[in-house]
Amino acid sequence: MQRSQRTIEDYALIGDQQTAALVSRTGSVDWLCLPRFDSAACFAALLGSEDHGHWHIAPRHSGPCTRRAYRADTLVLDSEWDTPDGSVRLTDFMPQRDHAPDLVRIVEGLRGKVTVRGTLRLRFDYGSIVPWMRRADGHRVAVAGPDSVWLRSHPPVHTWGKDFATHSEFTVEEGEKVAFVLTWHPSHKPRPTLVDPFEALESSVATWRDWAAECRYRGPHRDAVVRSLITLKALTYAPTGGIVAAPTTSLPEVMGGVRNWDYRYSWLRDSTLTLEALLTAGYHEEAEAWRDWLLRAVAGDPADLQVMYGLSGERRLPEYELPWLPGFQGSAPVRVGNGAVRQLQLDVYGEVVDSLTVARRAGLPIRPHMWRVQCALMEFLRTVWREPDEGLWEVRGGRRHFVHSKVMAWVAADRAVLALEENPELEGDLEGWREMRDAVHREVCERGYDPGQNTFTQSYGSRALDASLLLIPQVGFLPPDDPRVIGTVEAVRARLAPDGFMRRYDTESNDVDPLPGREGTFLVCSFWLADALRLIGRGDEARELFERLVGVSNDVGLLAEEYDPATCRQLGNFPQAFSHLGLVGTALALFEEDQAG
Ligand SMILES: OC[C@H]1O[C@H](O[C@H]2O[C@H](CO)[C@@H](O)[C@H](O)[C@H]2O)[C@H](O)[C@@H](O)[C@@H]1O
Repeated sequence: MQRSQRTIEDYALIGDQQTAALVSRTGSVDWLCLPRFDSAACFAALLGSEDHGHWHIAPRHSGPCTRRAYRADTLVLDSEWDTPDGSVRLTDFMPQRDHAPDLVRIVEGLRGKVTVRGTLRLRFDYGSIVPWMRRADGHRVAVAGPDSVWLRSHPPVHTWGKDFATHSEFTVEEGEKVAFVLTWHPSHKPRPTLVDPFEALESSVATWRDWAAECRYRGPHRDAVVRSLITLKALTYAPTGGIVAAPTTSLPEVMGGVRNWDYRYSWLRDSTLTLEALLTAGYHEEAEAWRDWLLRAVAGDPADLQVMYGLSGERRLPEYELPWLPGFQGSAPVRVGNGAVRQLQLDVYGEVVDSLTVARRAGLPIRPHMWRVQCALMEFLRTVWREPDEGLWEVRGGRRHFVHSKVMAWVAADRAVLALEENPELEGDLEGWREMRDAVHREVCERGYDPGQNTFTQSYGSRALDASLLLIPQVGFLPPDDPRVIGTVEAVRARLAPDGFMRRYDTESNDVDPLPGREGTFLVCSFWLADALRLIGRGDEARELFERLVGVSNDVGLLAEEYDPATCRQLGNFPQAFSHLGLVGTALALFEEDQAG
């Protein structure tokens, strides 16, 4: 397949909950950051060419695989090729990490005798550094600065170096297996401990299946729900509980455009919503780990609360460009870091206080300082909620009074009041928070609602609309049968989802977003539309939309951030937690309600 013809949905995800790789339909690992999600990539062909690093294994002269699938309820990927000489399977996975990250690729003959080729082109630091390769202890070792990567095979396969790449060619007959293991290691340390690839496969399959079996959802589309949950789990950085918004940077929101951002960080917004999705599906351990991550990350002066952090709670995520990478389908610039880290986004306070409330109600163990953190956040929010902010879409066109931000400030006050009412042992400024809650509500209804259009608006005084307004009934700001809610759902749907898929806002006639080019439809917003339709009593339409959205997933059930209905292509970072948590939340709300009668 020509690189220029690649699509985002050509990729499948594998990972070890500390980092992740993207494997193409042609058998090429085109993205891998080592040792963490947010480390520099040693395979960056995703955002450039093979010269930026990749690892290809496939039958000689073959193109895309004939079929591929995850082994049921796992993150182990099987790609199979039928060739004139026979059939072969390639199994890709990253074992649960012990000491060092491993990427395992097992080639298995299924029928006939097939010649398979491998090309390993390591390029450290996002495709810019060609390592030195040498042989040691029967393995190939690549070293450049702090990084070293070891390649070995079982049984040993002859490899040779050419054009700054390591090549191999071998045949497999029915029942024969050849395993390759790539292990990253700090270059100053002695040789890493080596895993047995076949044992690692068995244990990875068993571990994922045990985990998936804990999902309490048994309704329709269970496979899609479980795939989404596995994806959310794979995006969780196990050592700290931090959750990345996506494992990639700079997959474009518009093909060939500049809307390319780095998502390998933990957003409070995306993560709190992930926590709620995991809790709803019965996963308390992950939710607890993230809640504890949150309490560590936000420790300190609430005025310094950030909208996103590094995986261990790091605060500095400076944004810069990688000019040597041409970008996916020429979508430049490629960015690392994220400038939105310095923005004021008021919604985050509501999401955090709400998620702590949900966690408490779900029975997660209470931490002694949890309530103190909430009180501090509330005191700070009381001083800033009247300020304009950048909003949940992190717009770069200046601050305004976004209605969604104010609604979420109301959520923070509402949940804080509820906590005091429900838990007499807690201490807080009940009257003050009640006053704030009522003041925000009054102001939003006066300044954020346009009676002429019978809809809430994107920001105070604007006529523009925004998909985030669909959350108004979901968070309880107004009841679903309020005529203003019904008017808003209808107006937002008519204006921003003419083809059924939701845009976040109008990128063309709206100066809120100064970036050039339109973007695709935003998948989590389309799930919000389904939720809103369900809430206002249009369950059939909600179910129909849900089915369409599930149909947008690629062949292995993965969703990017956005979708272009005109070209039927996924867009943006991939796979994205936001989209998958939307799928889980909507499925559970839609179908569990059905089952309950
Ligand atoms: O559209 C401009 C902004 O796009 C990104 O933000 C989006 O992704 C975040 C992570 O999933 C999500 O929390 C946010 O709501 C989305 O708008 C990007 O990270 C920003 O830097 C950029 O300004």
